[in-house]
Amino acid sequence: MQFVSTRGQAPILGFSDAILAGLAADGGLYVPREWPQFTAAEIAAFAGKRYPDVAFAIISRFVGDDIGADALKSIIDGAYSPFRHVSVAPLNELSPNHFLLELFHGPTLAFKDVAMQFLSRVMDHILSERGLRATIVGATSGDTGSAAIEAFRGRDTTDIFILHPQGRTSPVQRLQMTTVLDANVHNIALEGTFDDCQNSVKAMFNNHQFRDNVRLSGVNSINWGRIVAQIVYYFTAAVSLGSPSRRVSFTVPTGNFGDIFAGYAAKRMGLPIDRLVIATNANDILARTLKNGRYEMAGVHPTISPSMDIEISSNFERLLFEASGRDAKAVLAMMNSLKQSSGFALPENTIAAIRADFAAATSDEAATKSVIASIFRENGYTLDPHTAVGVQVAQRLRDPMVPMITLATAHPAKFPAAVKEAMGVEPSLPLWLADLHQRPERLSVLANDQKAVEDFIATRTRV
Ligand SMILES: Cc1ncc(COP(=O)(O)O)c(C=O)c1O
Ligand SMILES: N[C@@H](CCOP(=O)(O)O)C(=O)O
Repeated sequence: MQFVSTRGQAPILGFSDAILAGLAADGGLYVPREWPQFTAAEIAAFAGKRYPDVAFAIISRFVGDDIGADALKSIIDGAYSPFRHVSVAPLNELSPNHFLLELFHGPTLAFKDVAMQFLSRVMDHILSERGLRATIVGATSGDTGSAAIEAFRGRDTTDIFILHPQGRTSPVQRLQMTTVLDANVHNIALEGTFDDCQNSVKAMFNNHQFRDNVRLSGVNSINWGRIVAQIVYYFTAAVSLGSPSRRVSFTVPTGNFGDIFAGYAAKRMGLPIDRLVIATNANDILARTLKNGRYEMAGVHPTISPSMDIEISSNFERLLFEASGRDAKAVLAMMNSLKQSSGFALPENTIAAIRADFAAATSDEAATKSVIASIFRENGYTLDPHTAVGVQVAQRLRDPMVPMITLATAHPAKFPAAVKEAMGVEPSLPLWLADLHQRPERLSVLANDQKAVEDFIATRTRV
């Protein structure tokens, strides 16, 4: 399997090189040259299989000959062994024909673990085979960082540097990152927003001298290795509700568009998905784009779902590439316009293609709190604020005749203050994290200054 850049000017790479590259050399994102196809019979055969076995069947189609079958199987088995639910990603019925796909049973209590536990092992395998070390960077609004740090801690092949926006994560999210004291882990609290952190990471990749000197690699969802692992749970969830004989829809609380893009990929691979619903918080740039056909930045506001306080939605570029008929020139023009004038208009055929697969709506702060309270009252179930955005939107947009699966992206205990304010009861952390607030922290506060960040990394990496 080969991978091409959404901007059309970077080398075409195999799976392992695309994973190590993270961002393409032309600033674009790697996507598979063609979508592997699964027949109805192959999809039906996933029923009753163990999660790691379905993951192997799907992921191996993208890996091709780059990694041997036995090694890949053991990477995948290792990735899902730390999950504390036997199904890895179980479904829970919230109301008739509306299901929650619980993705928070991994070590850091968010859906990021599903991909990050795979990515760290696959990178470690590729680097060890090549006798190399790499410097991993990541930008986080809270969950990617903790999942990445947990997955990469203590590994000999990598040093990891995670940038989070100072004071804009929940305290639990921050502590999950800053209390990991392994020598290869570095936390940077940047004086800025998540978008500043993400811009800084992308600028490091675009500084080719720095990128090559420190052998830079990324763990945000710009890395195809994240998306490929997230495709799997769309298949397992749909199959357990009767796919491929039955069409299902998904609602996905969305920020950087990685999670819902994985759903789109599943559809392109043959999974009969009726609708993919983008649920945004008050930072509603994606919902506005679907409505107006213009991607228009308007400033980020802090919300009770901080992991979705994002305006530069990285993976939307992958969708633009697909929806424009893989027109890399058009994508480049849109991305240049975003950089220069904070917005761009989508060509008619592109927005029409997007509207054929996706719907979108926003849940504001009051509506999100109200759905946390009502689901607790009526179902005795505690939603985290990101999942609540999804549930609120799904309740409004769903077709009662089509099963709707809302992605439950985080455990409520990651956001105790917001949940308590909404429903009056504070969710508790699981036992293995119960002493989190007593653990010592280590982090470095840096100004939003690209040179300072790059110097910090260059003087600490062991590459
Ligand atoms: C808990 C949670 N829900 C939803 C999202 C949004 O996911 P994505 O950025 O893939 O759209 C994030 C962050 O990415 C998150 O941490
Ligand atoms: N919400 C994310 C933001 C980064 O998203 P990613 O999926 O591109 O890594 C976070 O929790 O950090």
